[in-house]
Amino acid sequence: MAGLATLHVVCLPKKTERHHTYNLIATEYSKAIAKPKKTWKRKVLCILGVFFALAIVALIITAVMQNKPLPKNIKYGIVLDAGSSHTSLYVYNWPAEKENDTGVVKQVEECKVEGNGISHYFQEPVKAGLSIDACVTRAQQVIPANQHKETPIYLGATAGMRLLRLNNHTVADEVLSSVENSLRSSPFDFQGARIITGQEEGAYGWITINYLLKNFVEESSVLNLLPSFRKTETSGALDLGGASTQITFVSDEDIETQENTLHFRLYGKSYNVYTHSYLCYGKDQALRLQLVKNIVNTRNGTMWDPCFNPGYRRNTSTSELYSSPCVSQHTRFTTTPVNFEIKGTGDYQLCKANIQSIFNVSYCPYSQCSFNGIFQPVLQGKFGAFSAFYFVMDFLKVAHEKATLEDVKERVQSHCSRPWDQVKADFPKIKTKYLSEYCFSGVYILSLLELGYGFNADNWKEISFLGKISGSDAGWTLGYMLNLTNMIPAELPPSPPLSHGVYVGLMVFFSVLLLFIVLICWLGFRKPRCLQKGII
Ligand SMILES: Nc1nc2c(ncn2[C@@H]2O[C@H](COP(=O)(O)OP(=O)(O)OP(=O)(O)O)[C@@H](O)[C@H]2O)c(=O)[nH]1
Ligand SMILES: [Ca+2]
Repeated sequence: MAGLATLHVVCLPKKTERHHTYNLIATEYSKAIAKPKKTWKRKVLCILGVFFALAIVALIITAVMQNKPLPKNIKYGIVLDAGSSHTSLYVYNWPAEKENDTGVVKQVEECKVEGNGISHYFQEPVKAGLSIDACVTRAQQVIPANQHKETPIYLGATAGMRLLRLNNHTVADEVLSSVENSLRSSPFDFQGARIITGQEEGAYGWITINYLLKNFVEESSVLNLLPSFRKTETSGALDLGGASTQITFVSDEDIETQENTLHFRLYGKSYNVYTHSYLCYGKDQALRLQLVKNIVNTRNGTMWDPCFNPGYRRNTSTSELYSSPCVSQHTRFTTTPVNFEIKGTGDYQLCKANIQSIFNVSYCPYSQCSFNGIFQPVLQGKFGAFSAFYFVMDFLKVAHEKATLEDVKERVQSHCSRPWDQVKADFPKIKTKYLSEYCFSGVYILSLLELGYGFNADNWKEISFLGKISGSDAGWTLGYMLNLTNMIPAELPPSPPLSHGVYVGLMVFFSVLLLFIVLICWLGFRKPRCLQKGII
């Protein structure tokens, strides 16, 4: 509007026009007589212009308002990860209308259950159920009360319960019943409490990270409409738990073993995935295996262990070490319980030698193996390493992309050699269990990745150590829920060709362009008349 007013002033004002008309010849005089009619026309034109501009502004506002996403109808889901070392409850939410899109489900809460994992309650199974109650109550506070009834709640138990089931099937069932009773008495929609297989654990971890990294569906771009341009690189998943570890990745090679093969069809694309879960190769069970190997270094009630910082000491016993089915009968040195004290020496090379002795790489019944006679195709693509892989690398400050394999080795070695008192003084807030095990864990992770899986200095850079991805923890739980709620479609759901943002952007752009053209035309129409009057 300001522009239009200025335009009117630049052209000759009415009074000046009239003053000039007295000096005109007859024909000019007759033109001057007709002037009021033309002024009226200009006014009409002006008003029409204003209306046109207003109409375009209204069009833009309507486009923005009409296509604004509808108010979100939020849905919730709960998964309890009953791991060997501890249980965590995760609350997820997502907008109902976007259920089948990728990357829309987010973690909104993690509640860590106090104490140990549920398998530790083998002597008092009832307490397993009680242990999770506080976190279930927490979930009730996070999720609006009117949605409790329709919110599914799942519990998946992993390697700790697999080991307990191996030791005593009945007791494992009792522990599961106990947590089931607890979940059934919650206001949520109980959907099951079960021990998931190692294969599922690997598969759901792989789904979780690729879903969160949005690797299943490409961001829409013109090129992606052409099938040959749709690049769908997924990331392999490396999960290091307390009692088992999983490796899962897409392989173009022939997977020689049925039990390691997964076929997925997700968002219109097929995936041939290799997975293996190594029971007893989680970091707590691997430490136990290392300690058993090291029993030969026990003298006068003291076991000198190279995988703990110098000056570290803790009491344990053979009965404690042998209590796991991971320690096979023939590796037990004594049947009579013996108490002894572990004393750290912090010797990286000796620790590495001890740890490497728990990987059998001399036997392989297939074309190629990782260790312990397990088939593994050649490593392929990028990898996301989470759980203890992340906790340990993050503590050692080598979780970032620039750290090379050599850097990591140096860092682990230097950490192992540090006196325990210094380590404790530097990190007074870290739990003693975690802090005391970083030396062992660092050496174990290097051995597992290098000697076990076959990573080397070249492909080390393909590994990213992941804690959270876009606010959600990397782990198997999200993939488990997505699968059980059918939130990952086999085929790509139909979607509008333009996103809301692009649509609004185009509307605004073309409306402004139209407004601009109208203005130019109007100016063009006015200009000669103004110039003509200026000459007179
Ligand atoms: N440093 C550190 N270690 C942790 C932390 N949380 C768990 N751990 C340890 O890391 C290892 C793996 O932990 P999780 O991934 O929770 O293992 P889990 O799920 O209980 O075990 P699985 O049943 O084998 O999967 C265990 O030895 C834990 O004691 C943490 O916040 N910091
Ligand atoms: Ca786990």
